[in-house]
Amino acid sequence: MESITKNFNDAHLGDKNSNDPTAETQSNTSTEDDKELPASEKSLLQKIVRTGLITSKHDIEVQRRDPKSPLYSIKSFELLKLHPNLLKGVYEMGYNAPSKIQETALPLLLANPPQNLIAQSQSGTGKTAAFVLAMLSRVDPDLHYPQVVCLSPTYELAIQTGEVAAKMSTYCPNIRLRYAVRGEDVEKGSKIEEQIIVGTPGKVLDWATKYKFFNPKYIKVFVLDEADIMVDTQGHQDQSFRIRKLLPETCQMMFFSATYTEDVMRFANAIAPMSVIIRLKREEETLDNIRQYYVNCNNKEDKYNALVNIYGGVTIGQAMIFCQTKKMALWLVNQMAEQGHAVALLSGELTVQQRISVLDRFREGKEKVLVTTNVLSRGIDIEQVTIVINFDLPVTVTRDPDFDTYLHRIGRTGRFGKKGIAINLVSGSSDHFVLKQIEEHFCKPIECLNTDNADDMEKLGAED
Ligand SMILES: Nc1ncnc2c1ncn2[C@@H]1O[C@H](COP(=O)(O)OP(=O)(O)OP(=O)(O)O)[C@@H](O)[C@H]1O
Repeated sequence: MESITKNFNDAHLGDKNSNDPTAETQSNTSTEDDKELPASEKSLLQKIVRTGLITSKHDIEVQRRDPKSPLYSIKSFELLKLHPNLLKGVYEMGYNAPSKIQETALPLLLANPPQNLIAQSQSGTGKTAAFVLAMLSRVDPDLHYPQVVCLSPTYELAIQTGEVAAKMSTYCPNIRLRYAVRGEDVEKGSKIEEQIIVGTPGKVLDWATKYKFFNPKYIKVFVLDEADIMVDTQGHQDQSFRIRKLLPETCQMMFFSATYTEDVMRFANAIAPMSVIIRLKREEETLDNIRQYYVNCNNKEDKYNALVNIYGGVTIGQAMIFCQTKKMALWLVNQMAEQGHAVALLSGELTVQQRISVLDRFREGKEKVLVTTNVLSRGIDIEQVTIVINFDLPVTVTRDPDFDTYLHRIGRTGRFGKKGIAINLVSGSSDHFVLKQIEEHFCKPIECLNTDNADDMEKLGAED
């Protein structure tokens, strides 16, 4: 596994070391931005954002003791009966105690005989570690063929999951992982020897059926991350279902997501029979540590102005801005770039290498703002994202609110108990109607924010 992760890291290092002119622009730009705001307002915003968004270790410990918090746990990792080498890896990652989903799911997933699990837990509450620890625990490192398949909806998420698995298995050197994603190849006629495959559905299906690089009959654990989108007709249902059909009846199914609709739940139950189900109540789905606001705007230019006001305040942490279409994302990035703001754009038409490079630069803080589309709405874990902005509200093709996408998008901030802010830019009556429905659906108020008003902006930094 190490070698594969290293390959990716090496590729990234190439970017870091390159003489990239955009890196230059970025460091200059903060000065440019600083110039745009009057000094008094700038310092106020800086103070606000600084005070308001810092989450101390103490806050997280307090959340851990609150039975209503998703971080609540009564057990230690020791009590979860993990292999000592995995435990060592977990502690080295700085995890002191499990979250609620980890302490609930892991005993179920590790019990014998293996049972299927369909699990829901809020975004950023440690689902990845839960299923990765289960995957690693089930592998027999002495057998040199794939025993676990983990499917992710996007390239970025598959890589991120693989990197978590690599870190957790630092002290299990015989466990190895193979990425089945675009750009990865296996020599024709050969067989995969790694025990774990993490990939996207199309590639995994090809490797199992067309190229026969591994025998699906030996797979004993099948994980669907972001399971709802993977079994949703709009998503990857066909491929996931075809892979499922190749696996033995006894294969253990692990489905994880922050959202499930009733239809998806029924379908998941059908393909993972007799599953144990962990579900949230609707009002538990949104996180209290993410404060939600909306800004009234007249049109996209007005939205842009609101954004620039907010952008001036983001001095600590980073922002992700979601647009509904690539066209809008491109317009926005051009607009910001023209005015000297350093922003990155990640949308579906970039090559995978470009996508990973953009994401790496953002992770490293080389750009403070990332404009993107729904391609990054799920799973991406970047601790320092303190603000999510919906430049466009997430809607379906029929312009109904897309509740699940809303939840996943705002969940890019407020990771693992940290504070986060979600701001919705709304223009026109249909946007207001969508926002109202979102508010009612999750039973959580979304407050009005006037970005031209310094007092109002102070709300962003107010302590809870
Ligand atoms: N027990 C733990 N202690 C401390 N940090 C943890 C623990 N478990 C997970 N984390 C950290 O919390 C962050 C969020 O975890 P993760 O990405 O697994 O969330 P998730 O539930 O899969 O989110 P999403 O729904 O967005 O996919 C990560 O940075 C991870 O390293």
